[in-house]
Amino acid sequence: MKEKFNLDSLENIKINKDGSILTITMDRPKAMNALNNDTLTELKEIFDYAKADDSILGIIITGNGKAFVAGADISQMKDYGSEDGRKYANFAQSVFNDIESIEKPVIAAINGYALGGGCELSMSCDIRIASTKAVFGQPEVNLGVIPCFGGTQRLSRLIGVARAKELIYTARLIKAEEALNYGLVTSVVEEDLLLEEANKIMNTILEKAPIAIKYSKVAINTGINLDLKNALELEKDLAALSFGTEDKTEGMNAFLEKRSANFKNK
Ligand SMILES: C/C=C/C(=O)SCCNC(=O)CCNC(=O)[C@H](O)C(C)(C)COP(=O)(O)OP(=O)(O)OC[C@H]1O[C@@H](n2cnc3c(N)ncnc32)[C@H](O)[C@@H]1OP(=O)(O)O
Repeated sequence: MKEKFNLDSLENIKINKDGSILTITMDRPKAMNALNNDTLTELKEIFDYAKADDSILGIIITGNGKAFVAGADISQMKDYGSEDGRKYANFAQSVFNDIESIEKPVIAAINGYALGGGCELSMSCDIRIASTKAVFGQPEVNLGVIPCFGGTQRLSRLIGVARAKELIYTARLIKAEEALNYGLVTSVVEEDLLLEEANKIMNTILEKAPIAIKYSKVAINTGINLDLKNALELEKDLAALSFGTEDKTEGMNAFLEKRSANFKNK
């Protein structure tokens, strides 16, 4: 497994920073961008970097070639026993938890196959948009294992238990339009417009008050795992914090003065 990370020596992922948006391209096309340990390590280190760099305000993840990510790396897992499987799941879950909890918006721009760990990677992002070529599924039972990079939990929460069970038990793959119908993705666009659309959505988000976006993310992601009473308490606490920001004063003054707000992230 990779011990060290250097932005200049990524082997399986490409990154590109354009203004305040970091685009991460999964780039291991000979293996359909499958997530071996090295690729997961690179992804973890990129998110550590994105978390620490205040100039990065939004992140887009996409894939090179026919796949977004075709899942965990089957050739690497084939010799794994129970404890190795647990370790692999633990590592992947921790990377995906980091992606889910980063206090910046993350958009998955799904260009092609998003299977197994690839579908799970997309589900750790805030927003999923798909190209017409995208294909989704959790086919792990074909291989004698269960979705374990968060799939049994995040898929059920996103599309409901009934549909999640049908997809996971049958290993059925669905195309972009069905994923849209299920609410797994929020829009479907032609392949050549995918990144443009992802950037357009991200730029719209980045025009808003950044602290309000951050607290909205925390409220939604944390609240969904709480009972309603405690989730509403959390919402109140985060609302109180947002009312205390300079950007709240600016946003409301701008509305009343009929001008655009100039948010300062304060
Ligand atoms: C805990 C477990 C979690 C999981 O995520 S389990 C994995 C879940 N995912 C899958 O089961 C999908 C596996 N892949 C496929 O079914 C197919 O691929 C596709 C439908 C995505 C594409 O099919 P096609 O266009 O015919 O391409 P190709 O020849 O199958 O793949 C090209 C090369 O990519 C390798 N590859 C594809 N997916 C994986 C993978 N998940 N892990 C390791 N390698 C993979 C293949 O073996 C092959 O390689 P070569 O050219 O050397 O024969």
